[in-house]
Amino acid sequence: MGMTMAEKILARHAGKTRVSPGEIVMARVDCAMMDDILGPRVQIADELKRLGASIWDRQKVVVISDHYSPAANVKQAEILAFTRRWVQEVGIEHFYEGQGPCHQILAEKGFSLPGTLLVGTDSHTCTAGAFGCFGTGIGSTEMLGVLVTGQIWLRVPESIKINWNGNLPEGIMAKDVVLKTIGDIGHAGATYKVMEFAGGTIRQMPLDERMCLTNMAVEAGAKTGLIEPDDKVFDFLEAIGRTNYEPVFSDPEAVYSQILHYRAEDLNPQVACPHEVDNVRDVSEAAGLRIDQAYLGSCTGGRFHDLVVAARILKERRVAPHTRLLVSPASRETWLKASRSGILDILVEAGAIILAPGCGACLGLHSGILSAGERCISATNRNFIGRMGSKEAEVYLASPATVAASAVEGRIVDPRHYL
Ligand SMILES: CC(C)[C@H](C(=O)O)[C@@H](O)C(=O)O
Ligand code: SF4
Repeated sequence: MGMTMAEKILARHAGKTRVSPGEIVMARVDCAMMDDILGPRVQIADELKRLGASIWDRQKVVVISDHYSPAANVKQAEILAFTRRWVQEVGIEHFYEGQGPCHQILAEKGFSLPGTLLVGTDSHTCTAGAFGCFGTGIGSTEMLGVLVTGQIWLRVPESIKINWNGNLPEGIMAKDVVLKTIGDIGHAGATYKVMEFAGGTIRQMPLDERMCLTNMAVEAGAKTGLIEPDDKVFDFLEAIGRTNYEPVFSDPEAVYSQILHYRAEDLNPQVACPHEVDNVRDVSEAAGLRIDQAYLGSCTGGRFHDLVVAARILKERRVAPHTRLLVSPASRETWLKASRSGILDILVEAGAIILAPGCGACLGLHSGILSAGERCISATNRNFIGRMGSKEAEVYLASPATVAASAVEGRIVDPRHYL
């Protein structure tokens, strides 16, 4: 009987020839990422000291300050300062601050490698699956165990195969694909499973778009999201000098707990309405709702491709007078690319407010905070009550195309009218 790519990665890291769903394994970790919010400052530093324990392999540890950076208050500043001191003290070389959300940095710096096991103190570590890397979010206590032993126990998850075939119509993006899928299976539909995205539609997507799919796997409860790597992945990694990996692919006869089939041509723009990610409708059902703020940013919807699509819609147009459009490039690299290509100028000329790369507005930490009664359409991945500020505000999740078009109109609209 064949194995899925998730099973193959876990078998390899458990030193076994094969594993089966439900089996508990001790797996060797290739990369351990800590962010500022759940990393060293959450007892990890103190416990390592109390245990007199050292880190198993400092080259395999990455620390990324992104949730609190740049600091918006003294408490955040103290956490950033603590994290900076800690990485210095213990000699962690792979440290990034102020460069953007951790999952984008892990991808850009080549830590999300095909066939490897990456764990991170953030639930969206599954983003790495776009590169064929088994990435999963873990808690601070589990991270302490990984830092000391270099291993983690995992129960081998079942896999759901999600086939998308056909050409995405103009104005329809990966965010619409993943919202449709989550709307169908529900926010717990993939609990402790793997969402393996496959099919021609996925193959046609650039890496920026594939990362949106795997990033949101956790919003359906998934342990991780995975896409088989191909030349787009291999070429990207070669270009950044990363060749030391061994990709894995699912066997044709691998066993899935569920297999879903979708046709791209049938897909309309999707919107996740308050206050659940699986409260998904065709944009036509939310069209006309006034919006006060539109947000392009985060590890879900702030990448270069997202900004390019938004700029195509905003070129020679203006954001509606009563609406604020905030744009946070997903990384310093994204910012530079968008700046050098003129994309950023188009967005600014349309009326966009450009924010620093980081988690910022995505979870209402220090920018773009909503007041009571306000409505935001956002390219991010969560719309829970209070997610972006007031508990009386509403967040609608949509693709960068829908966000940009809605910013022009000042109300939720179908982006296809603008392309
Ligand atoms: C704050 C952090 C623990 C959280 C996560 O792990 O996902 C955050 O990044 C989020 O997007 O809600
Ligand atoms: S989802 Fe938002 S808060 Fe969480 S890591 Fe991504 S950008 Fe940061």
